[in-house]
Amino acid sequence: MPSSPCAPEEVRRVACVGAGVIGGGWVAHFLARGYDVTAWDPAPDAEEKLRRLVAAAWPALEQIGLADGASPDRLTVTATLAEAVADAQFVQESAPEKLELKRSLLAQLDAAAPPGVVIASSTSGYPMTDMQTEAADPGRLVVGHPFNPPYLIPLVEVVGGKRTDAEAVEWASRFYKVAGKSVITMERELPGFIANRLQEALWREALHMVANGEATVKEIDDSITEGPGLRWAFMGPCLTFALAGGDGGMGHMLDHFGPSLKSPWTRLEAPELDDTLRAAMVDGCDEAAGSRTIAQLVAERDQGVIDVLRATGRLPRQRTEGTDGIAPTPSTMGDEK
Ligand SMILES: NC(=O)C1=CN([C@@H]2O[C@H](COP(=O)(O)OP(=O)(O)OC[C@H]3O[C@@H](n4cnc5c(N)ncnc54)[C@H](O)[C@@H]3O)[C@@H](O)[C@H]2O)C=CC1
Ligand SMILES: C[N+](C)(C)CC(=O)CC(=O)[O-]
Repeated sequence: MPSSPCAPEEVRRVACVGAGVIGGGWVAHFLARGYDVTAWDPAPDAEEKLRRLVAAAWPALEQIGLADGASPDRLTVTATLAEAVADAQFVQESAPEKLELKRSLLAQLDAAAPPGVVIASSTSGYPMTDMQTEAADPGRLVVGHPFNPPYLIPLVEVVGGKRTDAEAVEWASRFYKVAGKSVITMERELPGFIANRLQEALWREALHMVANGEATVKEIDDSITEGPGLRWAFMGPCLTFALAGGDGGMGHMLDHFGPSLKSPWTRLEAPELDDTLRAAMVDGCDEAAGSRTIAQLVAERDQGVIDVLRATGRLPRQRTEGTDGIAPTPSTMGDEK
């Protein structure tokens, strides 16, 4: 891969190819962060739908704060794929999740985009190794997996394939951070990446329960929104469970509840909870907690739950002094541009 024509901080023009739910969400995100955006999608009504999506997203984006000069007017919808990427400094592909389509589209994008420009796929789970097979320069192809909607959910999972250059992965990770995203850069490919692998486990169980008449869709949704979902918005499943061990943290939690992993709660196979896994979990939680004590984490979790309850309208919202407006939600998104 020739080196990228510009540094991540210098990018001004982004191309989004495929402009449905996710491509359109990316367009809204990049526009709100002050980029010029070109978009291409083969559907005959794509432009109208895309502009509608951006208009619908804009009030939320105004609420969380627009970059200087950000405007929906900086979107150009092109008639061809080649025009969309001709002057792009970064390309985000968000076409349907079909392996053959991704392979051929990524090869077309590689042929049309300026040399060295990094091209990212929004794929929900295909390893880049399987998608980069037809491209002349596979070194610049990375996965940049977003979450719906990409203009509000900060996370992007970045990972290369076997033939991706490490420099492209690094460049993309830096670019997404500059563009206001929260990035996990994975060192190795994993089907479903990290978050979808976790979501899939939950999803599979939900489907098992519905299929067997064991729980309704509402019960499943309520079980998350009224339960663990409130904690997960600000504290991940590992640290949350460390608190289930009281002062003993993750170590006690595993000793106490570890055996129930073997009981038939799930249809998935449980991992062998050996000493190595135990130590990795305890160490990982200690590292995530940093200098915070269990008591401090408990206080942080509780405050977080209250804030989420406020944010989701289940508690009255706080009013800012001197206005009758709602206090703006602080953005978790980076501000490095
Ligand atoms: N929907 C979701 O929640 C998420 C989806 N993704 C990924 O994003 C990608 C897009 O998914 P969605 O936006 O949900 O699908 P979608 O069906 O909403 O949009 C796909 C768009 O691609 C267009 N398209 C069809 N053929 C094309 C081609 N050859 N070249 C370019 N565009 C083409 C379609 O006209 C459509 O507008 C997939 O890879 C999916 O796995 C990633 C994260 C979340
Ligand atoms: C449903 N999905 C697998 C396409 C979801 C994702 O990939 C990420 C998300 O938005 O949760």
